[in-house]
Amino acid sequence: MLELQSIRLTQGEFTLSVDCVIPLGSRVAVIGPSGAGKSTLLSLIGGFEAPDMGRLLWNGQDLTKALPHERPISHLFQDNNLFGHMTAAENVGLGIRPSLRLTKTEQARVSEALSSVGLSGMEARRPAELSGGQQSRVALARVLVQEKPLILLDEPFSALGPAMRGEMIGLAKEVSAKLGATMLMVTHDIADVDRFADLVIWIEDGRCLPPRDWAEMKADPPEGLKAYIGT
Ligand SMILES: Nc1ncnc2c1ncn2[C@@H]1O[C@H](COP(=O)(O)OP(=O)(O)OP(=O)(O)O)[C@@H](O)[C@H]1O
Repeated sequence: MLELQSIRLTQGEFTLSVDCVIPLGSRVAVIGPSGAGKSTLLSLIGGFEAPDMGRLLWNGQDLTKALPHERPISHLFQDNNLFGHMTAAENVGLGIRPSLRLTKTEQARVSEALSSVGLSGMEARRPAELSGGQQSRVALARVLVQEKPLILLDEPFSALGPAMRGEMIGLAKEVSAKLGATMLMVTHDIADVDRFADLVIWIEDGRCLPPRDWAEMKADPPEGLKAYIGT
């Protein structure tokens, strides 16, 4: 499990406060108004921001001071972080070995990952030769080969149309199930939450409520959530 113990992080006028436990293997949507602190929360878990106080534990191991690359974490952002001069297969291969000197078995893992996201036959294409949805698939295939137990998604599919978003969230769920990974996804879209989440973290003005079952939260929403979803 991921434990965020009495964490405070101040940036200028803004303070993020978190005290919560995220169970292993759960899919957690992180929602809240613009500027509430959702991306800051993911940056903190990823190790790109350090808390002023508190501890971050993964299965009991203290990661508070670990560097981003030392954490058992994969990331997926809206811009997909693909390298334009590399093929789809190379972009995925980077997730296994940054030198790209892959063994035959590792090359097979790359092909298998691309095939499992529906990109068989597109291994040699560069990002500019792929649609937005296909680029998201490449990024998801890279998350798959990284085989990390914790995956952070920050509005990963927000540039896509509703049908494609639904499809990509289905694929992200498949990836989490294959890896048995815990996934946290920031989104502004309640339809995404319905499709994706077991649990939901509501953040408002930097205050992060502990994760709650989504059906329960919808039945008894915090005041700010009522206003947010317009009920
Ligand atoms: N480096 C920084 N220095 C000072 N304040 C910052 C810094 N980065 C972010 N902030 C502030 O922290 C708050 C939280 O920002 P954050 O990006 O986490 O919000 P968010 O909930 O992800 O918003 P959005 O939904 O608009 O992406 C905002 O008020 C923002 O202005």
